[in-house]
Amino acid sequence: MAYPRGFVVGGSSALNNLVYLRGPSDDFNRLASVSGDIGWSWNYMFDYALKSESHVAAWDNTSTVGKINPYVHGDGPILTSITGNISDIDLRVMQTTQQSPTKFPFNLDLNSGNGLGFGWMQSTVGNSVRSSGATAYLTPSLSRPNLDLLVQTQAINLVQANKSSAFTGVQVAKNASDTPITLFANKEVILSAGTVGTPQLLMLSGIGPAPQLQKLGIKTIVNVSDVGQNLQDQPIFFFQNTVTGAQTLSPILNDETALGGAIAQYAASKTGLLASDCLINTIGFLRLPSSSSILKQFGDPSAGPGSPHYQFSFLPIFINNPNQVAPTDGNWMSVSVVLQTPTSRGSITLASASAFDHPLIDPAFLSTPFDIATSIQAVRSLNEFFSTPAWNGFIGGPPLNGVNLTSDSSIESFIRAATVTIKHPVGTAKISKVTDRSGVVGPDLRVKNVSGLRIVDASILPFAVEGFPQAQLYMIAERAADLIKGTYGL
Ligand SMILES: Cc1cc2nc3c(=O)[nH]c(=O)nc-3n(C[C@H](O)[C@H](O)[C@H](O)COP(=O)(O)OP(=O)(O)OC[C@H]3O[C@@H](n4cnc5c(N)ncnc54)[C@H](O)[C@@H]3O)c2cc1C
Repeated sequence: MAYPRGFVVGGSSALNNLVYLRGPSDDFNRLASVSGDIGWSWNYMFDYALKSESHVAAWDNTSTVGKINPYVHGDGPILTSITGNISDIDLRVMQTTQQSPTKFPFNLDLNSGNGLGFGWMQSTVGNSVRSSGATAYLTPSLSRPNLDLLVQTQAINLVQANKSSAFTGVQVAKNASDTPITLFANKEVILSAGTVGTPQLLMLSGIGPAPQLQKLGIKTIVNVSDVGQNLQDQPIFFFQNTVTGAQTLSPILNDETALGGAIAQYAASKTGLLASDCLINTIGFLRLPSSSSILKQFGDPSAGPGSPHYQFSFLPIFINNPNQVAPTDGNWMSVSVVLQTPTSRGSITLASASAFDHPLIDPAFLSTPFDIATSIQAVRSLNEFFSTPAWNGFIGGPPLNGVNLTSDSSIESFIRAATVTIKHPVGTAKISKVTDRSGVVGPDLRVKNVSGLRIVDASILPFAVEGFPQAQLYMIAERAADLIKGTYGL
């Protein structure tokens, strides 16, 4: 299974799918409770949402009235907007919320802390271009005298300034045959290599589970068994249907001239199809009912009663599952089904003692009965969604890829064959209370039992995000900046 990350300035924010979704307030409140620090709760973190993001108009000034709540958006450098390319599919999603409001409620702004229901997608697009960690934060700061950016350079090891002291040294090299150089920090090193890269670098540096390090001949300096463990990612699979009586984007993608026209228009005037998100414009987050036998049998892994267990998003093209080939003609739509609260736990382990070898990534997808039962229930719920009158006569061909919905086992077989990663891994250097022996970082994100080292990236999150990760990570990074300034009285 491919497991992409952004190997580029700005990391994965420079190539992700642009979805900006903070997730429910429950998610932050759980982070506060797990870390024993109320500063991570929604009421405190909301200020960092306002500080990190501004909602701006789409390229065509499409009205945002009834599509977002302006009071939950701030004046930060990450720019977000809704789409200027509304499709028939989006309108039918909205009609469904009117026709079946109890089961499929409308949510004016999924970034308000209320994370349930169906709403308009907000994308990290401003002034018709992608807004990322690179464009919003790093590039504008490059003129600072105290900032250097080394591109095409890899951190290969974290080192102590001298034996038994702080980990304030970083060895870097351009490739495996390059002679490494060591850089030293005056105050501390901040590690932001992501859920895959951060535990890899910690382990290469002797901070990790001793038995694993020993096997590769790496000297254990600090034995932390949780490094690389607790990997959580959300499985995703797609259903595709032909659409009758409406245009989707499939014909444009399959027609070089039409696509070339859209590209030329964007290049000339930053307008048109490519000037805002055109793939995911509407999305919905749903919970299992409280009477669900799944919750009774396996317990509730969600962050709280306002948090979703699964998610649907709607795309006006054919997105293929593994071993499927996208057709070259016809009008298509796809719906993704995502398990938001996986209880499966995977790991990142070292494949070798070299920073230039990828580590072994095992998301352990669908390895618990809860994950399978909830994914099956999500498919049944999607079938109900498409049974509302809004979809009458719109979808052609067999619904839901002809999966036999009467049998759990046939739905499960389909899911197992179709599942891939949504690319939201978290948890491999998880946060915990100061007093907890488990976990990797404390509530101030400093690595436990190590001095001079702090982690600020998705690896610290103890649970899969119940929205989409990037919005939370900008908020976490803003608070981390305040914690760092606080540490040094700045
Ligand atoms: C294809 C894709 C689509 C996605 N879509 C969405 C979306 O629509 N919405 C959303 O919210 N989230 C999305 N995500 C997830 C989101 O982008 C990530 O959760 C987020 O970027 C993680 O941030 P991070 O800082 O933890 O890690 P990253 O963004 O992955 O950044 C880590 C950085 O560290 C660098 N690095 C790693 N190891 C080393 C080393 N040893 N030395 C030097 N540098 C190193 C990497 O090259 C990278 O630049 C998507 C991710 C992908 C890959």
